[in-house]
Amino acid sequence: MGPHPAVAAIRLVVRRVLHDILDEHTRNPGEHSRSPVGPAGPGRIPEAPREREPAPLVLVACSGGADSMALASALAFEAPRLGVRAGGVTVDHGLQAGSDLRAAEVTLRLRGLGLDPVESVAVTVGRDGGPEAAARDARYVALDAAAERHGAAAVLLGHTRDDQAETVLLGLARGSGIRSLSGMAAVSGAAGRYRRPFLRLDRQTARKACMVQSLPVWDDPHNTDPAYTRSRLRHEGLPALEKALGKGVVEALARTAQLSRDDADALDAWAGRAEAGVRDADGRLECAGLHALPPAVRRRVLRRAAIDAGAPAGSLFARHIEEIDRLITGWRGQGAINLPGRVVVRRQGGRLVIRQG
Ligand SMILES: Nc1ncnc2c1ncn2[C@@H]1O[C@H](COP(=O)(O)OP(=O)(O)OP(=O)(O)O)[C@@H](O)[C@H]1O
Repeated sequence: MGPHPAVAAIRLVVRRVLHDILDEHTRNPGEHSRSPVGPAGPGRIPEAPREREPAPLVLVACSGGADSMALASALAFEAPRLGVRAGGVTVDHGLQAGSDLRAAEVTLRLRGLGLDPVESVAVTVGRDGGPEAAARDARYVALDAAAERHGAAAVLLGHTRDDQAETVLLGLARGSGIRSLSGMAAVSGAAGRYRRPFLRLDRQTARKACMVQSLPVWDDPHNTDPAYTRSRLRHEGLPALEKALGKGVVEALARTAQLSRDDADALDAWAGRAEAGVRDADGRLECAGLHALPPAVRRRVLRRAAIDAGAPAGSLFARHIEEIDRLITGWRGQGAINLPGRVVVRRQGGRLVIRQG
């Protein structure tokens, strides 16, 4: 008898991602399989010949919740069959009493699945951008460092189709364009480090896979705490939408993410080409050329130029770009515009001067 359909489904998507990672590893053997970070210098051992390349290591980022436990179990099952090493990392955000004990328990469970290396990393969560964003930032810094330390080819994350739908709705509510509607990418991070094999899988399948394999899971109290936006969306917003619009709404939102991502990528590429055409010899942007561009392309050119000048991407909002845009489309001799990161934009002689100052 084969595995339960939920278990078969999670293994299949993980197998596919591992195949991708292996393919990339074979094509660029040095890139992902460097040895764990150690002392560099003259005594450094030269790169091993291709046939002695160690098997790539794939880590799972595991909170102990159902999604990432299901992911860990599928990784532990599939990796040895494909000649991949599999390990796990859990991050202790230190936000609840006893979080260190929970992290220790997660590491035991991961080891119990046969993963090695397994590590628990404690982080200090700052305050920037609200508690959810601060915890996420700290987590990714820790995961990046763990991946470097272990020389991992990839880190798997357990985001599901339901998480994707929530992300799209959050982007829609911010009103900031199709890039934020495109949700989370299946592959992201430096050199495509982060992989999200469950993005097309529903949360129920992950839960079911844990249940039938008798995997104990930890339910993060934050996930049900109405103080958190995502939790309200998960428990009130999406069910209300499903009631009003029908059961397919989660799938439709996830599809919106994929379509938006393709559109946003195409517009970004267009903006890259357009930018070269509107820069003068001194690198300033010509207003007439900008005016002739479609607004979606022009706004992207302006955003890139502001970021290139030193404005932090995370603090640059649609209203900032609209204000710069008015120097082009609504020019009445207005003064300079101040952007985050002490970047100043002014129009001079039919050109935009964007600089830090
Ligand atoms: N404390 C943590 N340590 C390691 N990885 C984490 C941690 N928290 C989240 N992750 C990773 O990020 C993914 C998304 O987490 P998030 O909390 O947004 O969603 P979730 O649906 O609650 O996931 P899960 O059921 O796995 O906790 C997780 O599946 C996991 O891969």
